[in-house]
Amino acid sequence: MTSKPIKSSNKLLTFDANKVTNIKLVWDIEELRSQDNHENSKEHTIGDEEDETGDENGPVSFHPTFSHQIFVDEIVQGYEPCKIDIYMGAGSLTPYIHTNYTLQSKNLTNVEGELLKVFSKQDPPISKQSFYEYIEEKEKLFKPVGKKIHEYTIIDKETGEETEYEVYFGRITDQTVFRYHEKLQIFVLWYIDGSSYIWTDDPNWDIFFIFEKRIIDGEKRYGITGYSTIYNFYHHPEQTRARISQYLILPPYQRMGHGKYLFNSIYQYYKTNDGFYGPVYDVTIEDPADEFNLLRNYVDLKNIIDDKLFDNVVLDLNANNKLLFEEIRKKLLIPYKQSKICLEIYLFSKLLGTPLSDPIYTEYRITIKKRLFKQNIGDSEQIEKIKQQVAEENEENLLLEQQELQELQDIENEKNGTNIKVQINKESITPPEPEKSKKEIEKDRLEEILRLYQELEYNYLKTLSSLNLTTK
Ligand SMILES: CC(=O)SCCNC(=O)CCNC(=O)[C@H](O)C(C)(C)COP(=O)(O)OP(=O)(O)OC[C@H]1O[C@@H](n2cnc3c(N)ncnc32)[C@H](O)[C@@H]1OP(=O)(O)O
Repeated sequence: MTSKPIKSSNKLLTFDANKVTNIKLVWDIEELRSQDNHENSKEHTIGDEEDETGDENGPVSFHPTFSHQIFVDEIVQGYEPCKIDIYMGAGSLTPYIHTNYTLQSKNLTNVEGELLKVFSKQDPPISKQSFYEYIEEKEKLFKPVGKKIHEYTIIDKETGEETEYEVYFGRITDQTVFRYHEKLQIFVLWYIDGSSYIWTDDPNWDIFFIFEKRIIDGEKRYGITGYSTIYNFYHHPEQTRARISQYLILPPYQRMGHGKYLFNSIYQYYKTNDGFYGPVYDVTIEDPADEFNLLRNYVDLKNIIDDKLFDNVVLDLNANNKLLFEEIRKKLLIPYKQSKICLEIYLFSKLLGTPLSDPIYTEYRITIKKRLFKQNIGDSEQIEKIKQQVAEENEENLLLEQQELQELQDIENEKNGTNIKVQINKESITPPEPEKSKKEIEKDRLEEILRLYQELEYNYLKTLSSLNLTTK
């Protein structure tokens, strides 16, 4: 597919790497043939517009969200047309890079070269000819890695069509899991901001995979839908703390419930199986993205409600719920802090429609704002302190510089009988920001807390709406 450049200068163009990259998951050779026929027929159409829809019988195609770990500033530089199609076997993940950007040149991005750096070294991309020749066989032979732990069916709301999925668990020490993960992990660069490849020499990694199951020519085939990597930490005395590190549902499968199924499969697995250091104490998350928090809140609150664990809770966030949170952790592996968030959301459902002046609602807002203040303003105080320090250092450096220059000038003055005073150009160094008054700082802080609180209520409402808890 060609693409429109986002900026042009001296004929050399810059393209948005996310927009020009098309990732295509191929289930069988027929999809490729269908796509090629479609492309050929387009070439014969006179004056045709760019076909945005593509061929519905061709492989499913989607764009990355992030490319900065592959292309500097998410930009590809070169000339029209810019083609970057990354084909992968839907199950085997056998890759083939289809691009016309392969040159080593100062001005042009060597797309192929940059992509090769992040693809698996053990199973690197193959040529177009090999891909067309072998992909059918590779997909036919591919079997999910690890051990099957769960299966479920999703029904398309519009068509009523049922699709089956299977969840697999594997340890990184299993060589088939290790090798499969090595091919798969390129997706975290494309979809999880700031992610990096995991250190797979470490035996503490577990991986959960979801595969879609299809029957093609009377035989089962599998395609990757999503996956999660989990690190096993030690927890005193002989327990494991399982921490979700990377969590990804591929774009064509998002918002269909797979994130929920994967999460519950992880919980279920660790409830009934030991981790690396013994029974699992709880499941925590490493640096969760906002969307992931929404998924987590949804899953955790649903599980708590389904187990009726909030049935007798009092409408007060300051009540002592230690025993309840301990029970939730033991039954559902949800850590204390997360149970508190779930309680906030649950209590919010009881306060919907309550006037702002209601004392219970007022107390609720104050308690949460205090929490937000502690979590966020503490940090900004640190920033203010650091800023102050830098300003003081700048001031000190300025004085030192002035002294040194004056000493030199004094020698000159003595020689020439002059009396010149050194004047430092203060603008050459960054002047410290004018100090804010106490009142202004207070105002900024309150505004920030208000913004955070509004965002929180908005997100809580989204979760309650997904759980059908917006009507009392
Ligand atoms: C630890 C980490 O790795 S953080 C990084 C997490 N990964 C990413 O951000 C990569 C890209 N995104 C994804 O992989 C997925 O979209 C995920 C993991 C965030 C969510 O998975 P999905 O399969 O899309 O979620 P699923 O369909 O199961 O959603 C269940 C509920 O969670 C909530 N939810 C999930 N995603 C979202 C979202 N983007 N916005 C709002 N609510 C959401 C909703 O309540 C949803 O119910 P609803 O669809 O009935 O309203």
